[in-house]
Amino acid sequence: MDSSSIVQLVLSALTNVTNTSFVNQTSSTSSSPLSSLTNDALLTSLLPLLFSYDWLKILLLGSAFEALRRGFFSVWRGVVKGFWIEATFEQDDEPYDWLMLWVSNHPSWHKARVVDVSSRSYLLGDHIGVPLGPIDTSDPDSESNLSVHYLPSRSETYTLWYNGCYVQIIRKMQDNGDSRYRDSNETLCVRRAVLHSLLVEASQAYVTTRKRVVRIFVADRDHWRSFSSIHKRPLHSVILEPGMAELILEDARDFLGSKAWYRERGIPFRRGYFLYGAPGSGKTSLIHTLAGELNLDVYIVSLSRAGMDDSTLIQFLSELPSRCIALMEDIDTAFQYGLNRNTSSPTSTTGPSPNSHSRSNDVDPPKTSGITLSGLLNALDGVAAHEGRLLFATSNCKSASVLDAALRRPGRMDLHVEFRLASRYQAEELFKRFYLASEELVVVDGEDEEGEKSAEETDVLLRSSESPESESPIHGSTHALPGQAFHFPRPKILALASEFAHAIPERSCSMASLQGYLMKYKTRPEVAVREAGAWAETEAGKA
Ligand SMILES: Nc1ncnc2c1ncn2[C@@H]1O[C@H](COP(=O)(O)OP(=O)(O)OP(=O)(O)O)[C@@H](O)[C@H]1O
Repeated sequence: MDSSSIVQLVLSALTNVTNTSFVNQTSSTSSSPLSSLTNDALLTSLLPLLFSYDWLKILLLGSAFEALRRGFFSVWRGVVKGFWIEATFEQDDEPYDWLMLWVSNHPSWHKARVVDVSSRSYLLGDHIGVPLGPIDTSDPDSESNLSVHYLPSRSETYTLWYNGCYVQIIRKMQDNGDSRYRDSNETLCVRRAVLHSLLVEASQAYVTTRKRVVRIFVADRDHWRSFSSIHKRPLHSVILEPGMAELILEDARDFLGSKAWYRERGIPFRRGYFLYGAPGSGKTSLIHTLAGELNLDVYIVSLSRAGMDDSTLIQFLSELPSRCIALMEDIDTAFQYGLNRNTSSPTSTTGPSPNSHSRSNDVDPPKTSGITLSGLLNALDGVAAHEGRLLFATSNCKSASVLDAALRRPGRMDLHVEFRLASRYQAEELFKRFYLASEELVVVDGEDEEGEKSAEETDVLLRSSESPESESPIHGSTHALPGQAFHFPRPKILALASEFAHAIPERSCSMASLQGYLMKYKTRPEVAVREAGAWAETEAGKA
C-alpha cells in the first residue's frame, strides 16, 4: 500500500466519522445503533492500515531523521568546541565593560533588531551604545535631550563577524533571588585564536575611552559597586590659591612613580591626604580633578554607613585595585558617632566633638556604623592593608587636630591641607571663569602678579604632617580657565571681576555659595557686581 492510499483510507474513515456526528446531532433518539455502525466502519477502514506496517515505516523514517539531526548537531558542537571556546564575562568585572563597549561600537551592532534601551552607560558616559542624540538640535545641552543608549539585549544571541571569524554573543540574566541585585553576564563564543586579539582590542578601546572619564565606585554591602562616571575636569577648574592644587598633584604623581624607592627602603607604599576646612570650598572637586589628572578611579567608603564595621572596612580596603584613590568623606562624622581610641560608643568621645562648629544644631543621629579607631587604623596600615593606593580623607572641621593623633600621623595622613572660605583672589578668578569665554581666559603677566599678591595676603595653607604647625604659603602661576557661553568684552569683565572681589569681604563665604550667587546673574555681570556687597553682608549675617 502506498502513501496516497493510506491518506485516502484515513480521509474516508474521517468522513464517515463526520457524517455520523452530523446524523447524531439531527436525530439524537436513534443515535446508538447508528454510532455503533459508524465505529465499526471506522475500525474496518483503519484495520488494513494497522496491519500494513506502513505506520512503522513512517515512525522509523521520522526517528532516523531525528537521530541524524541530533547526530549532526552533536558533531557540529564537537567541532565548534574544538575550535571555539565559550568565554563568560561577569557584570562586576571590568572585562564585561570592555565587551559592552566593544559590541556597542561594532558596525554590525547598529543593525541589531532586539535592543535594550538604557540610561546606564557602563561608566563610560556617552561613549557606549548608540546614543539617542539630541532631540532639540538647537540646544544640545537642553534637559529634554535625554541620554539613553541602545545596549545589547538580555537573553538575546548576537552574531557578528570579527576579522573573518564568526562570533556569538549571548547576554544572560542571572537571578540571584534578590530582584534589586540581578546580575547579567555575557557569554562570548568565539574561535580560540581570535579571543585574545578581540580582548586586546576591546580593552584598548576601553582604556582609550576611559581616559576621558573618572569612574566612581562605592562600598556597597560586601562589594565595590560601580556607581557612576564623571567627565574629567581640568585641574584649574578648581580655584584654589595659586600653586596649591599643582603641589598636591605633583606630590601624588611623585608617590605613584616611586614604588621601587618605597620597596627598597621597606616603607609601605601608601600615601594619605587629609583635606579639611570650610564646607563648599572645593575638597571633593579637587579629589575628582586629581583622579582625572592621574587616571585613577575613585573608591568611596562611607564610614558611617549602616552595616559598616571593622572587618567589613578591612575587607573593602584590601580589595582595592593596585592604583586608585580611596576616599573617606566626612571622616569626622564617623568619629562623632563613636570613632575613638577605645570604644564605638557614641557618648564617649575623646576631647570635644570634632564637628561641633558645623553640626552643633544637629540632633545626634542614631549610631549605625560599627567602626572603631583601632579598626580604622588596622584597615589603613595593618597586615591586610593595600599598597599603592592614595587615601583622601575629608572633613568639614576647622582643625586637623580633631582627628586622633594616631590617625593623622605621617604614614597614615601624610599631607594635611586646609581649605578656607574664599579669598578675594578666588572670588575674582571665579567671576572671570563665569563671564569670559575659555579662549579669553589666558594668563596675562600683570594679572598673575596681582594673583600672587593676593595669595601672599591670604594664607591658605598646605601643611606637611611632619611639621603640622609650619605654615608654607604657596606661590605659582594661574592657569587658563574654561569659558562660558555668553560673550562679554574681556577688558570689561576683568574690571568687573576686580570690583566684585573687592565687594566680597575676605574669607566671608564659601566658593560654593559664591558660585550659587553668580548663577543667578549668569547673563548680567554688572548686576552681579552691584548686588554683591549687600549679598555678602546677608551671607555674613547667616554664618
Ligand atoms: N575652589 C573651588 N573652585 C571652583 N569651584 C568650587 C570651589 N569650591 C567649591 N566649588 C564649587 O562648589 C560646589 C561644591 O564643591 P565641593 O563639593 O568640592 O566642596 P567641598 O569642600 O567638598 O564641600 P563639602 O565638604 O560640603 O562636601 C561644586 O559645584 C564646586 O564646583
